[in-house]
Amino acid sequence: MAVAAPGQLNLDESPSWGSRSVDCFEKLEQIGEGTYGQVYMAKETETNEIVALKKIRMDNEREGFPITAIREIKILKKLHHQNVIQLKEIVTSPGPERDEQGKPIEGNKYKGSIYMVFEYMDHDLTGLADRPGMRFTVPQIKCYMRQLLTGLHYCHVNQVLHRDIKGSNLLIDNEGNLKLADFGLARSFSSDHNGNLTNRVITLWYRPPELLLGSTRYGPAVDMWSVGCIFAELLNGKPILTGKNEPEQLSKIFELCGTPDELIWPGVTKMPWYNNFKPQRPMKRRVKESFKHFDQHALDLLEKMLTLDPSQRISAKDALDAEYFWTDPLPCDPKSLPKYEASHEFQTKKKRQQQRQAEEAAKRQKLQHPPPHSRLPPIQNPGQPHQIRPGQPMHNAPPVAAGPSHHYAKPRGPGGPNRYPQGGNQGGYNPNRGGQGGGYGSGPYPQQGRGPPPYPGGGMGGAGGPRGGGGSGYGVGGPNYQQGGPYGASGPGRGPNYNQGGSRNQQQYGNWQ
Ligand SMILES: Nc1ncnc2c1ncn2[C@@H]1O[C@H](COP(=O)(O)OP(=O)(O)OP(=O)(O)O)[C@@H](O)[C@H]1O
Repeated sequence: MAVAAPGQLNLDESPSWGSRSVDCFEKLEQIGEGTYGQVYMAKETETNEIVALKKIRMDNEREGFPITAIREIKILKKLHHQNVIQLKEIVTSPGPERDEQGKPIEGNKYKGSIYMVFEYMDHDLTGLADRPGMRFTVPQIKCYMRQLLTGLHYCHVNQVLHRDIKGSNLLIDNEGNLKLADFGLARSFSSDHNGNLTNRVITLWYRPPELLLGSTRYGPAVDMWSVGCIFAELLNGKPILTGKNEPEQLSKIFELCGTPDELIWPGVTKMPWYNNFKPQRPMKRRVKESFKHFDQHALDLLEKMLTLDPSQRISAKDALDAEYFWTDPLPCDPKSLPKYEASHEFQTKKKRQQQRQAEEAAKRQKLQHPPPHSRLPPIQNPGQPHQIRPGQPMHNAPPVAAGPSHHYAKPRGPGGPNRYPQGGNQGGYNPNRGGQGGGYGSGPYPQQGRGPPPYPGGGMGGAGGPRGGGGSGYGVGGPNYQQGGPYGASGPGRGPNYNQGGSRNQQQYGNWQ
């Protein structure tokens, strides 16, 4: 489909939008619950295609069709990219079925509503990361980050700010593709940034300092701060800036990134809310110190993303050029990533809640029927030949219900276990730098000036690919690196080209602008 010029609607879409009924789909299960409506997995009855239906919540809308939905539809209609969720169509339901007296029938499958039909994605990043025992490998993190930045760069050159980058809005399918979703807060912007935009956007933990200081003139840098938070979260295993409210969020940012002054952020003292939130004492930047376990290239990139002054913060385009993506261990090919059972934040939260309820019920039961005093001899049940003592092996024990035998992590949260590699180089780091052999120039990614980011050669992924649990099994072959693989020849490689005019990205994205 043709891509509309920046700021324009794509008029090339199907004329039938909104003309089909939601009855063309069979609702399978709820997979999401957002501020603006529920999301269902559904099957198109005619084609059996699995899709996601996002119901547009109308109940609180005194003023008609919600503006967030209008924005989301308008923006998604003009964005067409492999790292941006595809809005396939809009469907409607005529309204509740009525009984003979004209009263709406309870439990009607779809009450009168409007649904957005999206391509279905198996996971969101938060849901995936929350899977018990989940550990992302370094090539996997690089692969997701690279796709996130590619999708975001596409949005930015098309003059769209996402304004709600967070894990649950990054959808991943079982082909390893990552796509930006939830454009409910997105906006078109003009490159002169003169707009008077709201600063009440972006989920608090991912919100940049300029918005917290009241800026209403901002640009793509706001999304890049959120990307920095996600990046650090992926490497760190848990969110890094977890304020409970806006002042606390800002003070957490200052504790990590230092207090801003006119020297490092010209104009900061003139920001609308600077005086309200002025730091009491100067603090030093501690990004390097706090994340010293990250590898050097990861840390360099993170520093550039978590730059306080938005005008100095790295862009998506330049981030894609960072050494991080071009040094071992290289980003893996999305297709080499393991396939996981579907996991969306909504479902993992629900499972955890059910687990908590079961634990509480068990606790209550224990209180009501306390076990006999430990000193008393155990009561022998009829038919139970021996009492099993701690440490004694349990023969004939029932199999442990559901789940693999490996270690299960506790639910996520501050203080919880890390779901991600501890050190940047952990797991499969291959010190052999090769001839940039891998890559997938013929794949869905646009070509870059110094060739696409190379992937480890044929040894990458495959049967022993990166599965959670320490990251062994990837970054395999020294020899494969050197051989170049199917893509090696197409890329000019780095070396001398790197600093010459015309960065990779100019070539890569030039045709979108
Ligand atoms: N195309 C899709 N495929 C699979 N799951 C999806 C899809 N779109 C959304 N979801 C799931 O539904 C959740 C909520 O979707 P979305 O963020 O679009 O709704 P929202 O109402 O805008 O939510 P929020 O309150 O987070 O802004 C997502 O986190 C994701 O788990």
